[in-house]
Amino acid sequence: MPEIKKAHEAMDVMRKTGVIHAHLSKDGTPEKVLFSQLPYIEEGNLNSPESIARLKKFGESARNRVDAVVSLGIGGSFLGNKVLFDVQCGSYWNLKTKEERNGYPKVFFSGNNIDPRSTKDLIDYISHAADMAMNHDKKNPHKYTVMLICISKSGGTLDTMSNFMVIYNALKDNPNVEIEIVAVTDPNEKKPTLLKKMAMENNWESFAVPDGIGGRFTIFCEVGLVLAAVTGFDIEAFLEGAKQMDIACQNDDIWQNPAMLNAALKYIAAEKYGRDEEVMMPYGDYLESVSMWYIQLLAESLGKQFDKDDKEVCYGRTPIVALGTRDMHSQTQQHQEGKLNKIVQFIRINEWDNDITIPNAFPEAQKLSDISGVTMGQALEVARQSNADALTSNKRFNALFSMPKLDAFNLGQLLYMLAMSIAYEGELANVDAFNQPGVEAYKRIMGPKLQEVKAQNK
Ligand SMILES: O=P(O)(O)OC[C@H]1O[C@](O)(CO)[C@@H](O)[C@@H]1O
Repeated sequence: MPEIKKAHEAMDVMRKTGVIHAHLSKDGTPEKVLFSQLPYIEEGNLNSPESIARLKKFGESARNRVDAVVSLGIGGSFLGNKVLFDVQCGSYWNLKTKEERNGYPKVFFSGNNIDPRSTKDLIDYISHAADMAMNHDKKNPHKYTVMLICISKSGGTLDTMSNFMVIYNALKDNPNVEIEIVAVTDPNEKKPTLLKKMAMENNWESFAVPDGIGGRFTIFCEVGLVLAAVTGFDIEAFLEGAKQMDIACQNDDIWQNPAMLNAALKYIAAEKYGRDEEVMMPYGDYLESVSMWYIQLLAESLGKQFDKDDKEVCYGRTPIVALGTRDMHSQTQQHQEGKLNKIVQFIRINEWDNDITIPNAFPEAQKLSDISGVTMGQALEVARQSNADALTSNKRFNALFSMPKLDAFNLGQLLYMLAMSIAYEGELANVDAFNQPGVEAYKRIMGPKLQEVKAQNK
């Protein structure tokens, strides 16, 4: 297909020069697209040996010193970090002892909504933990050190900054709390973002969301890697996985290039078969956040009203989060028999660490006896395969991404492949996959509205 060849050439140009035809930044000026550089830890690159060494040092300095990290951000400044946290730490991290956490801090997320109840709950939790640390820890009474990692590329996003101010204000005069602030934002010091300016004025440690890296690609830069560092996640293995995938994606044979194949199939499914919804259904609890991360990647990249020639196309697919096996008992009915407009994608872990055999705990109960004697990983895969077979038998498009193991390397491979596939599809559909003009519409309404409410409050 000549279109695929052309898209592949465009990816080659992007890799070598950062240029994506017709891509403009928010202010209408040409802007480079540099995410494909991030997997390469090299001198002079966005991720360099020095920057990785600094991140590791930063992570080590938090270890056995910082009690809790609050990661504040939204969109690309949150979703990738949640993926890394889930894969590295799992659901029970904050319930573990410091020793079980290897000395790394507890981690909380905030700023991804403007919800007074959950923000207050977090403040109450930290205040209580600080009181316990100072007044009830007989062996080691200490101030509770809280690191607020404030992440915003633009440096002023309402959701992030409002929570930042509320939490900071609530904790700053607490005698039991020691606050440290880390800013992750556009590093330009000449035209600083609000957050960068505050970081410079207050001497806060800061990390970069570099130019040319859109929010939804920031998991591979310091946005994701700062959180990786404070949880002991293997940064190098993660980037190595992404790098190996990038190398595979340089192949011009579609059967050897996973991103090209994935993009071509999805483009055909959309254009020829009217598949305009995309279900991402990982099998495994700690991968649900991959599906949530993917929502932004797909929606902001391909959901475009106009193509690069200003023709109205209204392109894109609506992303849907699903989790196997949970949503087999809720969504699958719709996937199996509803509108013929979906692509269902599965993610499977081939080999689980510490897989558990389902025991024959009640031998007298025949039905339970029948499901015993296999591992949970095996049962999970039987469920997934059965779902896929049923969908296929009813002309329902479905695909499978297999991860050999749930680890940093394989996660890097998977996420990078999805990012690169989106870039390919942008070229196939002739839409700019690297802007998000549609999010400005509500922002233009929201700013003045907030000021109106403020005026009424006076
Ligand atoms: O990092 P920032 O600038 O706070 O933006 C957060 C998110 O908001 C968006 O700009 C959409 O409103 C996303 O593209 C971005 O990831």
